[in-house]
Amino acid sequence: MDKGKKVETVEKQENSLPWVEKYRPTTLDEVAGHEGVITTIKKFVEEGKLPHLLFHGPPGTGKTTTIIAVARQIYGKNYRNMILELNASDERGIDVVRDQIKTFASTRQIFSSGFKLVILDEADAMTNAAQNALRRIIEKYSAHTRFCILANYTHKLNPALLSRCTRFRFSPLKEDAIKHRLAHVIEQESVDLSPEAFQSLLHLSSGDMRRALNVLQACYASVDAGEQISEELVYDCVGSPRPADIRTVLQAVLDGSWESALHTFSYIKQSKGLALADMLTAFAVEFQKLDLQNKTRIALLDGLSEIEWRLSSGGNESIQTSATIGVIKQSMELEASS
Ligand SMILES: Nc1ncnc2c1ncn2[C@@H]1O[C@H](COP(=O)(O)OP(=O)(O)OP(=O)(O)O)[C@@H](O)[C@H]1O
Repeated sequence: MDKGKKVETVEKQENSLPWVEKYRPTTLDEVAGHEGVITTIKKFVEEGKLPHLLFHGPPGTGKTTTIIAVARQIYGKNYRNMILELNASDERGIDVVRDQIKTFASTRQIFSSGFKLVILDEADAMTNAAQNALRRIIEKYSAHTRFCILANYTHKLNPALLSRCTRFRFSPLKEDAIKHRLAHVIEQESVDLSPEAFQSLLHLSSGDMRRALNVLQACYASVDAGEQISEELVYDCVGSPRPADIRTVLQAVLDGSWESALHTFSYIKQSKGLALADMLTAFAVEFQKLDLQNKTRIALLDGLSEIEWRLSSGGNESIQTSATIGVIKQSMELEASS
């Protein structure tokens, strides 16, 4: 293949990549946020003293990205040969995981005398017995292998396994960190996004960079060339109720009769295709902004949580919609009574 054609093919492949992959940082310096964590990990890498690692925290915060960046820094462009990525919750069981690690750890590398890296994703989904087996595997292969365990929740991990790793928490990313990275992607992809849409995207991502990038790409795909992405479109892509709609429903519940409140509530819910569970979360956010007495807040949150629980246990949507009106009206009566 001539050089021109090769470049063209690579460009085409890059263009068809999801943005989360296209813009996945390749170096530790590019990882947004987590400054303290990254500084410590850099030190380990520079000193050549990488311990077994445990990265934990919510999805889309950079756990996988960071360990792959570490591998790139240690092993260079052939890093793929030196790492083994496994899903620890592999349904075929710990024996399959053990066999893969055994084969990987026992094949010597011609070009490198250092350790190899095993990345175990979703370790928190493993059974206790599998975690115990993993603990023994880590011990057995420690001489030439380092393990990096990735998990969302540490409370599901066995203490004996935890104690063998140096732990790093990947917290939800701060809005500033996401803002910076998104601005870079927006510029690279020439996305036209209104300032309100940008602000809503930051807010709705809740610290999850994967979510932010996926929503941005979905919005970009759904507008015509030259059209600006609006705040409404961002809310639609996320499937979250828009603050204006939530305020309309609240106003109707607070001001109107039961019938008119139910009518407005049901109309907005159906016409915008909203789930009651998402509306409950949005109500709670709106109420947070109001100056209410503590007892009113407690009554509201108690009532909304109860409805949320009923919904998740299979409660009927329309009965729970009316119940929501009841909770809000009753709480406001409580507020007015003193
Ligand atoms: N801190 C970050 N800096 C820059 N990009 C990030 C960061 N965190 C996540 N991303 C982006 O989001 C994508 C997903 O991140 P990653 O796979 O590292 O998440 P994770 O924390 O391992 O999530 P999960 O727990 O779901 O496996 C990456 O490809 C990258 O584009």
